[in-house]
Amino acid sequence: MDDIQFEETARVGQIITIKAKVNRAFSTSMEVGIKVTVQDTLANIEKLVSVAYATYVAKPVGAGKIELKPVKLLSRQDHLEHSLATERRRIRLDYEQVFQNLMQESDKEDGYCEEDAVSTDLTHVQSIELVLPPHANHHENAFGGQIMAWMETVASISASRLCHSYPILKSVDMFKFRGPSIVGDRLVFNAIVNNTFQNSVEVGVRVEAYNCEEWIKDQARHINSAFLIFNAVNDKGELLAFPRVKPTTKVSSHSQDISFLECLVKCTFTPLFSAIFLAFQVYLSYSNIATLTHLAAKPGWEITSTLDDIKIWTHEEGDVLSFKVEMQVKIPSDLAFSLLSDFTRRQQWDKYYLTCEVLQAVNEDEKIYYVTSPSMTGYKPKDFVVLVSRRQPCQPSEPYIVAVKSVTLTSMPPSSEYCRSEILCAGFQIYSDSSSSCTVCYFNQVTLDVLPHLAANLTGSSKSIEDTALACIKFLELEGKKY
Ligand SMILES: CCCC(=O)SCCNC(=O)CCNC(=O)[C@H](O)C(C)(C)COP(=O)(O)OP(=O)(O)OC[C@H]1O[C@@H](n2cnc3c(N)ncnc32)[C@H](O)[C@@H]1OP(=O)(O)O
Repeated sequence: MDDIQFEETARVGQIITIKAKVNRAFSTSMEVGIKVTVQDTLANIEKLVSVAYATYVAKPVGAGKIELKPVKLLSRQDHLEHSLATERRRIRLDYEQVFQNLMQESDKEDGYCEEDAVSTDLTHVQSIELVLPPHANHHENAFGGQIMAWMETVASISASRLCHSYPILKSVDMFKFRGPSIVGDRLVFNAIVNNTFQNSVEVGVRVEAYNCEEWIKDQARHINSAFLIFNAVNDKGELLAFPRVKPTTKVSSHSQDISFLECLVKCTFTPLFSAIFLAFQVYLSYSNIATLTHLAAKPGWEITSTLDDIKIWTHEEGDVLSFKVEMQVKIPSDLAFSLLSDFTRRQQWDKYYLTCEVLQAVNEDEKIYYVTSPSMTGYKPKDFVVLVSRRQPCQPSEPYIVAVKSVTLTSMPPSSEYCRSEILCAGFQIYSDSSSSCTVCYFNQVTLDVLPHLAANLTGSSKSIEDTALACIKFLELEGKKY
């Protein structure tokens, strides 16, 4: 399961609607999108409870794997979810690495704790459940939802030891079904508070399974773990504050193996900036790619100008104007991708890029650049700090993507020399047309402050967009001749 946020409480007497759809089949795994809404029939209001994504793996009875067929995409929304599913899968797989790093790091250091903080010792709760036939599916595997429900119960008892009230589940993070459990297994649930924040508490839960033989030998199978975040409210519905806590080191468990619980405890106490930074980066690059994909898929693009090899489209929504420049280029798509995603070469064709240098190469596909640009208004020149995320397609029908958005770096604050500007969403989608030609679509989304300048371009009084597009095609085709 991806992290689940609960936006609304569903109460007795209300009607719940659950919509689920396979967004994308990969090889043996598939992403299922789930949307839960709640309807109050008396007030005739429908509210969103949660949007969640689950990954299912197709497993035959017995050994082996099942190769899945691709899903058929019928609507615009299907196409959008299909392309974003790849990006979300990237995050999931990266998450695994982040979590492992977190666990290793938490072994190294003991965290800082306040003197008057409450010991987490008193929040340790253990419960044991026996998996019976009603808890399992037709393969005798315990239902994932049943395990989640048991985890929530034990975690909420753990949280209630601190808030002396009924905690409300706000989110479930880093939830993974690591291995199966079957009818007859004993499941041992260990929960403990990891840390408290202003109005929330994080509880770590670990689940271990034992069959009869494993129980006698005390050989646990670690099947699940997750972090559950709770709020608590008073009679008036106001959020309650939680006391500060200090980590415990004396946790007993059936299996004697307390290392994971200790890790859970230390995780939120240790300053693991590298792991947290990594998770943040992953989300930042997801939002970069997702924003461009959403922009490209919007309905209502209107064509404003057509040349032989260049078409310009615009899209207006409130204060935001977006434009798309479609260019036919006679070089292979992979080469166009490689040339356009290297922003240090952009000055070679874009006169609005005076200088461009790499500030940070996060990895091969994520780079942060510092860009300077001439003044448009006769005032100061402009500068930008941008994250450029690039992706290769998974299938030939999908585009190469280069997404650009502004980010803030403390090492590169605004200066008096330049006017710091922001790129909301920009970038390229590059489609292969043949082995020697491609269509390059450039997108840019701008707000009111740059609108007058662009409007002038778009009404045709200036040809600067076409000129830049022509320069881009010329640059790509000249470079293409060198290969
Ligand atoms: C109808 C009721 C359904 C239920 O409630 S079932 C009960 C709850 N679930 C369970 O008990 C499942 C417990 N887990 C397992 O048995 C195994 O972990 C499971 C799911 C079979 C996977 O086995 P593994 O050997 O780990 O498989 P694998 O490493 O080869 O990966 C298989 C595919 O999964 C993908 N995967 C692995 N970790 C992932 C992650 N964190 N997020 C998203 N996808 C992930 C992996 O990339 C692979 O996908 P693909 O084959 O490339 O499509």
